[in-house]
Amino acid sequence: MALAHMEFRAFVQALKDDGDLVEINEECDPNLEVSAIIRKVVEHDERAPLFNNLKGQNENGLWRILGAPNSLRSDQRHRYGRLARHLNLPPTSSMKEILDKMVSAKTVAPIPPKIVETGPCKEFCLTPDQFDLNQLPSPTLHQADGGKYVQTYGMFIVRSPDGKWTNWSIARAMVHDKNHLVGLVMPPQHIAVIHRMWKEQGRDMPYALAFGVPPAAIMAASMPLPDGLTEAEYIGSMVHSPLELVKCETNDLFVPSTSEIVFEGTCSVTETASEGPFGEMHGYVFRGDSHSMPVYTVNMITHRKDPIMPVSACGRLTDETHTMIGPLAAAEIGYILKSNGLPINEAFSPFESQVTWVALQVDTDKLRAMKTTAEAFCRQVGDLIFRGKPGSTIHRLLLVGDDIDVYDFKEVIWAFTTRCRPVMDEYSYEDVPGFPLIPYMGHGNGPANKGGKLVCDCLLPVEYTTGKNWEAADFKGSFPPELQQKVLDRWQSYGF
Ligand SMILES: CC1=C(C(=O)O)[C@@H]2CC(C)(C)c3c(C)c(C)cc4c3N2[C@@]12C(=O)NC(=O)N=C2N4C[C@H](O)[C@H](O)[C@H](O)COP(=O)(O)O
Ligand SMILES: [K+]
Repeated sequence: MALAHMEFRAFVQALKDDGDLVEINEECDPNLEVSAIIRKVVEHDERAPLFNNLKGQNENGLWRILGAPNSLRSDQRHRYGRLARHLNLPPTSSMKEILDKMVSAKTVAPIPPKIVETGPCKEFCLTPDQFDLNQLPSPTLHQADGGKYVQTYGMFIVRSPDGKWTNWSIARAMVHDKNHLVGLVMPPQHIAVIHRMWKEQGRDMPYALAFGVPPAAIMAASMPLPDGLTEAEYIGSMVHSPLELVKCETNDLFVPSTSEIVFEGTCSVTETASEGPFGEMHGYVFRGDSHSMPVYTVNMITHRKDPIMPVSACGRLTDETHTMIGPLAAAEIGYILKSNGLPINEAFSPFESQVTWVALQVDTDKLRAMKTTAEAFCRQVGDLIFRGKPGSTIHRLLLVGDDIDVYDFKEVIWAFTTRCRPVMDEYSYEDVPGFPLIPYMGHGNGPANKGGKLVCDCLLPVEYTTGKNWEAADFKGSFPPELQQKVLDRWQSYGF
């Protein structure tokens, strides 16, 4: 069996070997019961549930469901273990190690994928007369959802009409009828950019939707990598070996050969249908919140025997939309700032901000050498990020000093609440694209798609000029190191 980061089924086995899987063999109902269990799992960082027996499963086992594929573990030493297993990293890896791995391929030559003749994803091929998406165990994830969201952790594969750019990304989609989906195709996402290219040519966009892809691939699919970059090559260089792809039956796109399930078809550039509402990444389902979105025709389903459909029952903390969307955007944002010569050490999106913030740790020695002002520096950061696509889901950038660990929210919120004077130390952006899914945007007082962003300067003025002039009033900051060591050594004998 392949390594966990290169084959989904090996990944599920790795979770089992880690004691991070609960196999549920009693029959469960994909209508809400499955999602209710997954929600309880992700709200308590419980082990991932593998549903082996679903109402509506067909005679070839199409399909089982793995819930919470990339959520958190309750054991703090392995908190990001599921993410680490996606990347062939030790389960004790920190978020920094995980995000550093995701940007590690930026400066190495891409490794193109290897095309193979066939693979496990071809074990069964179903034409539209042989399946009904409403009869198969397509899950209803929240009672107020507008449909059965069968697509929450699969990977859309679409290619520019000139064939030069193949984009892999996650975007949700729900069942429209027996062999049609309707999905969120939202600018500035690359799936919307490429969909527009086909629309301008008046041609429907071929797509593939691969479920249960190599875990390293789904991580890159969830990351705002640069326009024009083909994820397959990026992942190849990230894992130091070519991904194996196989050609679709009904179009010229290629899918990972070990995918659990593949939907193939065309996405209409003219026909739309009602999409949503959906329990989204910020934790809300707004009744009646549906929009006209493109219709996908499913011309074929291919799959492995007893295939596993990964499902992200997203909403409130903590699920894949928080462990992936925010942190992966932060990784890209940090990389952009560093490659533009700005003194940024680390970037992370705190879960507690519902991944609407990115905290940036500033190297304040380098900052002082810039002889800049707070306003100039904050504008430089804001202009670079809020006017580009990777920052599209982020509404607050917090600049903090080297003494703050951006991966620890207690540190971030201490700096924000004590060093950033409201209004005076905040630099607003009303003329940039906004993220309509955040409730204060799409259901708020101002324009849904514009503005509402801030750069929050959590650096005190001295950090720009002469450096920190305070000591933290805490164990580490206010006592000589030898006294700290003495107290630690004698802690038991004191009687604690
Ligand atoms: C915003 C999204 C979702 C929502 O909140 O409903 C929805 C929920 C699910 C499917 C669970 C979900 C999961 C589990 C993960 C991990 C990521 C997303 C989503 N879904 C949405 C969606 O429906 N539409 C969307 O535009 N982007 C989404 N992303 C984020 C994108 O994948 C990310 O921005 C990539 O960078 C995009 O790739 P590029 O274009 O940059 O190449
Ligand atoms: K992507």
